[in-house]
Amino acid sequence: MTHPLLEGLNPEQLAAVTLPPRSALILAGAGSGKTRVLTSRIAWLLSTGQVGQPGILAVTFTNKAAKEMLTRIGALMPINPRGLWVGTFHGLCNRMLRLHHRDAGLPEAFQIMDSQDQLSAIKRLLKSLNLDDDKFPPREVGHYINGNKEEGRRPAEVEAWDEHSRQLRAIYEEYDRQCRREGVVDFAELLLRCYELLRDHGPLREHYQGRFRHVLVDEFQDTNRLQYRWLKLLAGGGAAVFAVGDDDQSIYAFRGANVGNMYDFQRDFAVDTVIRLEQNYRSHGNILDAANALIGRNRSRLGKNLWTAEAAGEPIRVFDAASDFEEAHFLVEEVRQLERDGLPLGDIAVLYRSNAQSRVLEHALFTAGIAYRVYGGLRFFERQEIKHALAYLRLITNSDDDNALLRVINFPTRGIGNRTLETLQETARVTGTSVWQAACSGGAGRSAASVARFVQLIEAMRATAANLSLPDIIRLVVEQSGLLQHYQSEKDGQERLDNLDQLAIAALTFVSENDDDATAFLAHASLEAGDHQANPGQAALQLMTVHAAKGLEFHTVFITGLEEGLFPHDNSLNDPANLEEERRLMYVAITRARRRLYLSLAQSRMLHGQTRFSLASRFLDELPQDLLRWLNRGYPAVGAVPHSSPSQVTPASRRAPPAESGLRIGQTVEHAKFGVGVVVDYEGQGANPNVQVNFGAVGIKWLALQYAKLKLLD
Ligand SMILES: Nc1ncnc2c1ncn2[C@@H]1O[C@H](COP(=O)(O)OP(=O)(O)OP(=O)(O)O)[C@@H](O)[C@H]1O
Ligand SMILES: [Mg+2]
Repeated sequence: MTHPLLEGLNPEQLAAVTLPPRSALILAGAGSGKTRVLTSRIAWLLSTGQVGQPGILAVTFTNKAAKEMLTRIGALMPINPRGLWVGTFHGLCNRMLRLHHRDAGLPEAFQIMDSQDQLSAIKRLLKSLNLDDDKFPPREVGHYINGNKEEGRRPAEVEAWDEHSRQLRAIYEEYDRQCRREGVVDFAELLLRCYELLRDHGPLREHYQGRFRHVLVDEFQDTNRLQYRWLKLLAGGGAAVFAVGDDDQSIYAFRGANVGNMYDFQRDFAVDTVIRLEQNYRSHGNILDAANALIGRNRSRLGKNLWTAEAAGEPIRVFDAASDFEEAHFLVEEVRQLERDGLPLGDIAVLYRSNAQSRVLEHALFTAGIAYRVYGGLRFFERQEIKHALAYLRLITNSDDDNALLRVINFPTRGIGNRTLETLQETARVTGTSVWQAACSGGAGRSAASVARFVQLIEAMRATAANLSLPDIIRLVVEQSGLLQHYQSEKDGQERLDNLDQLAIAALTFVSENDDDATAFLAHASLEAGDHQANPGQAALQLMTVHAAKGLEFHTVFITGLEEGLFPHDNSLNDPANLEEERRLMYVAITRARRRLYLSLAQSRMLHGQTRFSLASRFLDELPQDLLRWLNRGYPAVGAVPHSSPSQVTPASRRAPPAESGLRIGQTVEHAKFGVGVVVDYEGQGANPNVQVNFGAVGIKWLALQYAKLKLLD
């Protein structure tokens, strides 16, 4: 009898899940069940007693994926979610560094800087070094620092060959010093520090090597050099590494991810088992055919086949809009229609290549009253009011955090001017202390009294906070810092106050699931991928970049902005390697869809303050044209009064409706809500056919025949 955990797996999946404990690579295309196999393997290893919960370490791509994995394992067997090491590289490194902060040379309450914090820390540093922003653009300095860290290089190991690169190296060195002084780490540092911790502390390394017998890694194609070296150290005691990945979905080369790790892995871990999964369980045939045809144009591939037992399904719908506003309008109309057809909003995703595209879409959705949630955009914890409140919380836990101090020392305004702040920073620099310590030692010129009051305020909050639970500390901070009063008096402050309430609720949830510990909560806030965006449980349309959609799946997917220069991105147009990465990105986007896929483009678009006019993306040409249905090429825009007769609107490729429905193209019908219209197209077979009806001024709609209850009028 098969074990219930193994039911429904195909033979290759089964082989992968039940492999003997040695390292293996599962190399397979999108939707072939890699993540499912990885999750099942954990459950299998645990339930057959091959390893206990402490012996497992699993790396996922996002916090959301980690949570889902724990839920899925939890559904299969009782687990202690805190006992299992399942998380992102950053999350796991954070966990290890908290446990061994002393060995890692970090203060107990070390704080994590997100990319915004890092950028302001760099700006501050450049200013204190009197360096010109033009010569050293802060963003580029950030890339330089992160790039080096991701290659495992400390300043001393960085090569410099001319004046400029020597200066950059010096900035990196100074930046490191500043971070150490303030007790903060950036994202790249989390990894590098954890790697060094294991590398330099033999007994600790041996402890973890002995403990983690099974290391499982999802989305292995996107690990960077340093992550790979970290894995190698951790698994160095003979752990079985189970890596699953898809070279066709490698989309982080620009951040140092390295498909070469797949080859190195096979060599370094003497991998003799490579399992390929070829059946796709996610998408209907047309979607998969489109994805396969597209990725087939890339040259550098390991190569694999993907097939599905599912039906061909619907054609891929393409909408060619005159402007980004029309594109957004189209989106709103379609989403409303899908909702009316009974599709939950949460099962629809809207994808875009770059974050800047979301503004127009969000505006249209907001105006239309459609609930939506943005992943990976401005995340909840990155909003101004939230960052302010957290900065106070940071100061209470670690007053040497200069970023936090400078953010709120004069917010709400306390009459502490720039001149004073500069003096304080200068004192701190000269004496090698934090700005907080400079502030405590007084002597800050004209605003000395205000600075002293600020110091007292923080001290007083710290004293009170010592006896409070985390959610209460947050309420205390919001009230006593003056943020509450400030936003109450601000015209548009209500939304910010609501968000601050949400912060207390987020803290409450955090405490119930984890520890009542401010430092842990702050780390969570820095690493969190914005799960608090909309009210949990509330159904919402999912908006995200294609990068953020990796590993996810939705019934319906809209890929927007299919224009040359946007997707594929400008900076890939003259570089074949980058163009291949863009194509992989498009492959990822297409393969998120289970049943229905929309592609849209806008001939003109406002981006970064400029109107740009673009040609259709080459990716549209690269898809098999017989799989596409152009919804409006040469036809009136959605919502406009149709000038054309139904036969003109009907694409040549239509099929005839089944006779039993009594419908035919050109048939006049009546719908309870939309009124009278003419059937212009038809698609789908079996139980759920759809008809397209032109309702004149109301627009052209696709309706599920089953639900539409159309009355035949002629
Ligand atoms: N043997 C199976 N029978 C039925 N459904 C399956 C089977 N294997 C996987 N699935 C389903 O197929 C879908 C895709 O699986 P999964 O997300 O694990 O694929 P993946 O290879 O990780 O995809 P991606 O490359 O996008 O990360 C999921 O809904 C999963 O539940
Ligand atoms: Mg997956």
